[in-house]
Amino acid sequence: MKKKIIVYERLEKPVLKSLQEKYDVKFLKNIDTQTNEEFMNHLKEAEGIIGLALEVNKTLLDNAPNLKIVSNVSVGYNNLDIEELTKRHIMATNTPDVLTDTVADTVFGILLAAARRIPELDNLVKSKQWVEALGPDYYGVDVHHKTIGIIGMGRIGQAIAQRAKFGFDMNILYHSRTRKQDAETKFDATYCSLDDLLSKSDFPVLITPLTPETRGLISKREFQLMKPSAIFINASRGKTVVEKDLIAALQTGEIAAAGLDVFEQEPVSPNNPLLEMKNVVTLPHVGSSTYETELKMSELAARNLEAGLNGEKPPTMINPKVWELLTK
Ligand SMILES: NC(=O)C1=CN([C@@H]2O[C@H](COP(=O)(O)OP(=O)(O)OC[C@H]3O[C@@H](n4cnc5c(N)ncnc54)[C@H](OP(=O)(O)O)[C@@H]3O)[C@@H](O)[C@H]2O)C=CC1
Ligand SMILES: O=CC(=O)O
Repeated sequence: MKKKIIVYERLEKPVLKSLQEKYDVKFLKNIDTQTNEEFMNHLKEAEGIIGLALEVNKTLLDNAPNLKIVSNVSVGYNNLDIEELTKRHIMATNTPDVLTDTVADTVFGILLAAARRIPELDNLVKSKQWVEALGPDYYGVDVHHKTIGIIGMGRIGQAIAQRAKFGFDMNILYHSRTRKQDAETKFDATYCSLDDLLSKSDFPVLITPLTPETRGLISKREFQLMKPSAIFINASRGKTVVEKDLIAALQTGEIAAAGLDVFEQEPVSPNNPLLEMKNVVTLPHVGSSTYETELKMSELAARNLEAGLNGEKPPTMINPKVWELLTK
């Protein structure tokens, strides 16, 4: 009998097809996982779950007695209760590295778009309001030679630093839990306290994971530390920022602009004041969303899933302790 798996929200078609040939697959999308009966029924028998942003908590796990592995199609895993999974000897995996360069490209995309007011000016041209040469009211600010402050100098943070240094000859400040000597040498980057970084950066860029320590990391006090000319970029998770404080900072001119790929609530509420602001560039959480990269993420997630189901060590485990416990 084929093993039962749940595919949740997203998996690229060729990868889904290949899993469907080998497993009994239930593909579910846009459902309420608390109440959906089909989901609950499959959960009882599923040995694996693969997908995007499924909230895997104690309640879900209580209803999944046969589960061996949860394979996230993302590098961030704030949707998983890792402690609870580990306690139950269930493997958890994510998709690091394959998306790093694509996300760094996106960060530079929104940073440039906000600095040079690209969406606002695009809208002006397309709405046929370009009737004379534009003056200072429409000027942007330079990116090259300015100071970028990278909060979270991990894989993606370092790919951002690479672009900042070698593409735009920027001055690089960074903040992480630990110092990164390699990055300091390679990118001429300077380690700073968070407060120092915020007060000195033209472009503070947030790219940490969402954890209990980083939840609400940037709030009123942190916006007050930023320069009035600062353009704040967030591509981490919406909840690393207190969004009402970001809105207030933009409304009062405490900071100049923002570029956001992530929001406290996703999809973003139509009433969110950020959507009305010309100086805010928004994207619908698409940091890694290119054809090439989404395919690589799906393939890696499937390799993880299949390894786990076949009693092999998945290539990118979040909780390798489970593997030690299973093979002891
Ligand atoms: N918008 C999008 O579409 C995407 C968003 N992301 C987000 O980006 C995050 C980072 O991914 P990736 O670079 O691969 O992850 P890494 O684990 O490689 O890097 C994370 C970095 O954040 C730092 N960090 C963690 N906690 C803190 C803290 N409390 N204070 C300061 N720094 C901290 C880490 O520091 P240290 O090294 O010292 O531990 C590390 O440098 C993901 O977790 C996800 O949330 C990722 C992909 C796409
Ligand atoms: O947000 C996306 C991820 O991979 O994490």
